[in-house]
Amino acid sequence: MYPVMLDINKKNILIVGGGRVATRKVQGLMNEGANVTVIAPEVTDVIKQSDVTIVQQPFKHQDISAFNIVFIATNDKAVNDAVMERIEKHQLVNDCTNQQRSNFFNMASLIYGEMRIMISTEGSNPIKSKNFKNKLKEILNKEQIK
Ligand SMILES: C[C@@]1(CC(=O)O)c2cc3[nH]c(cc4nc(cc5[nH]c(cc(n2)[C@H]1CCC(=O)O)[C@@](C)(CC(=O)O)[C@@H]5CCC(=O)O)C(CC(=O)O)=C4CCC(=O)O)c(CCC(=O)O)c3CC(=O)O
Ligand SMILES: NC(=O)C1=CN([C@@H]2O[C@H](COP(=O)(O)OP(=O)(O)OC[C@H]3O[C@@H](n4cnc5c(N)ncnc54)[C@H](O)[C@@H]3O)[C@@H](O)[C@H]2O)C=CC1
Repeated sequence: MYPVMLDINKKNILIVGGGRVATRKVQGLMNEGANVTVIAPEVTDVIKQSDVTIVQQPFKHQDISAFNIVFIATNDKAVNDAVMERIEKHQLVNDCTNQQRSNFFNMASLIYGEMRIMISTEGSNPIKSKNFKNKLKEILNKEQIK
């Protein structure tokens, strides 16, 4: 795994699924200038109120080649498989239900002054990343490292 920061301004991003995980992804993508599309028969209120294009229907083998980044986040394995089948080699894909077939992961991240600190377990233990981030926040707030 190769760590980078991505400029997603004007990038086309697809999220298939509209539940809890999709909501977290939408929240993480907001205010970065990306064109975000959500395809799902049901989406949460937070997604409805977000600046995203909602295609309120089940995923149906659409052409998704125009998307730079695809998040697969439904609770139906057959649907997740169908989306994965359509992924082309040049696309970045995160299957929230299957690390093995994701070619990138999100990281826990915190801003400290001019620094952004990113924490990853390379997909193996997201809860550990989140807890580590929260501990680090406490330490940094106490220590005031410049
Ligand atoms: C592989 C990865 C794929 C990916 O990139 O999505 C992934 C996978 C999984 N997450 C699971 C659970 C939860 N993840 C969170 C939250 C976050 N998860 C994130 C990243 C990643 N999660 C990637 C690897 C990161 C790494 O390498 O460390 C963060 C950092 C960033 C983000 O998601 O944007 C964000 C932290 C936000 C913060 O910093 O605060 C919460 C919510 C919470 O705790 O509040 C829950 C529990 C509640 C819930 O169910 O939602 C489970 C089920 C585990 C189980 O049931 O045991 C799996 C699947 C599995 O492990 O198999
Ligand atoms: N990567 C991560 O951070 C995590 C991943 N997961 C896994 O992610 C999956 C989704 O979890 P949640 O968001 O909590 O589920 P959820 O039940 O909140 O949402 C599922 C969403 O999938 C949509 N969906 C169902 N069929 C669809 C179709 N044919 N086309 C498009 N969308 C469809 C539903 O409308 C709903 O919006 C689960 O399999 C879960 O095990 C769970 C927790 C964390």
